[in-house]
Amino acid sequence: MADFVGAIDQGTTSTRFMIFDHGGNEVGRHQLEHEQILPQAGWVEHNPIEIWERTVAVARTAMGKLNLGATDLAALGITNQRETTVVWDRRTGRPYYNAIVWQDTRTDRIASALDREGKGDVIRQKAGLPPATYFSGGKIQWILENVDGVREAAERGDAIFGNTDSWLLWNLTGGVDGGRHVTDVTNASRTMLMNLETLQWDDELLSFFDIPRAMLPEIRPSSDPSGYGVCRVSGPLGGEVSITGDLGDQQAATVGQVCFNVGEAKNTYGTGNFMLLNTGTELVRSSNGLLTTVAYQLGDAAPVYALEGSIAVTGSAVQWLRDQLRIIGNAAESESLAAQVEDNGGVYFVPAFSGLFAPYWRSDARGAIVGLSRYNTNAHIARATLESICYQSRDVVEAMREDSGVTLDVLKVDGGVTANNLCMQLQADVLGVPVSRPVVAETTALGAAYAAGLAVGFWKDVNELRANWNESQRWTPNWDAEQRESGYGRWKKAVERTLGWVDVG
Ligand SMILES: Nc1ncnc2c1ncn2[C@@H]1O[C@H](COP(=O)(O)OP(=O)(O)O)[C@@H](O)[C@H]1O
Ligand SMILES: O=P(O)(O)OC[C@H](O)CO
Repeated sequence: MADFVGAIDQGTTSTRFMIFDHGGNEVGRHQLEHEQILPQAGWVEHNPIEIWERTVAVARTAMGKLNLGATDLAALGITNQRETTVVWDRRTGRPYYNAIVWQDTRTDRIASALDREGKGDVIRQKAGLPPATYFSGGKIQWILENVDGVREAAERGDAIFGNTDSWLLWNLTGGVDGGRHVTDVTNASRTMLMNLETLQWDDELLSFFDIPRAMLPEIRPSSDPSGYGVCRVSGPLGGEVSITGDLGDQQAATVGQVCFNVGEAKNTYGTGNFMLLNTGTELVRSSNGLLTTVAYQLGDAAPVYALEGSIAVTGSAVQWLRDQLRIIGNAAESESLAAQVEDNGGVYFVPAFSGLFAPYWRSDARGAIVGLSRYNTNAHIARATLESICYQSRDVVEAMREDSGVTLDVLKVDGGVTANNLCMQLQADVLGVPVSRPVVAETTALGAAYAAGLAVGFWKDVNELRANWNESQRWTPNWDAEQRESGYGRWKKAVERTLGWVDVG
């Protein structure tokens, strides 16, 4: 029996290939960034060919470093940035347009028209999502309407759609030479096109965006013994490996953090923040600005759902301090700069660069720094930036409590920002709940490996996975209730100042 499971993690800024052993320990990895293409304000694109080439390169390099071959891998899992939309020609393998990334806001008019035309509530009910630029449906519609020849090709079944999981799966399994056009339920649940109850594409939802059904991939469980196909001999692993796991990256992190019980939650701090709360096999619909999404589906078992709070800008606000304000030289310096002051000095920063996602869903919001006085310094701005990550997460936790009645006794965290001790301490202070980070911080890739390995019996069941989870660090709250609530009250006031700033028609 092979000793390892491989995982491709195709993220917003980079693509990784990671190799895990039976204990869930990382034994190898390689990672490459890809270009962020910003053609105009609010537009964010990636080159799908570059992503495919980097995927091949990271897999080959990671395997090569350990001198491993295809027979050393029991299975391959894939996880991906969600919603990001690729439309390509199945006859040539060429994309018709760059991938339109989840952060891209060019479809704001498409999204705002949905509510005006009375379609918004149908989408909320069937897909569990509020109409927003974030999801794939509007992005597909934009390509169909704006790129010459795509609509006709789509009607014929030649132009096909996928998130980056489908794009890579099609290429890995043969491309023009019989590549499989597939996705999983978690990715499909981010399109505004899948019915959460039937787990199938929904004709009424497709009609809202005028999307031909022939464009769409087959939807499969996240962990699938019959598989997504076989990574070809000529592919990046130099031999055949079954691909048996596929899930969106935040759902993968939920699996990697072993949140298998109802009421367990994780919060991932990367470019944005994504908190998912396992709500079990029953659909919980949000009245407080959260998304209802599929957390995972393991083989034939019933799907497990989650409530999700998606926050567009968290770690990327730290990048903004570095690249635009230039008050820090690297992300880690946000901690030392913020630690120069004892508190935020009255400053609150709402980084609504792409409007506000959960729980507000206001595309007319824009960023604001408020409460400034002459006393304030760069250090207060850095501290307010870290606090903004924590307060946005508190907004989501409050919404989750109201929707589900669940009060967290601990918050499991992961992602790049969790390297910032001060930020994690502030998170515990702002929430009044301990924050806990596991030893294996790469929970996204690990979750994809778990989904793939469960399907082939590399891991017996989820209990075996639970035993692999170990805490590396815990932060406990220091603020008293008065400090916590007065700070949160001012944050809410700051958020109000950002709303309605731009006209989105
Ligand atoms: N020490 C740190 N303090 C604050 N933010 C950090 C730190 N290290 C990394 N980051 C932020 O984390 C993000 C990268 O995290 P990662 O989990 O790799 O994100 P993604 O998967 O979204 O690309 C970046 O936005 C970066 O600014
Ligand atoms: O690639 P990440 O880690 O920034 O995650 C992006 C999310 O999947 C967007 O929904």
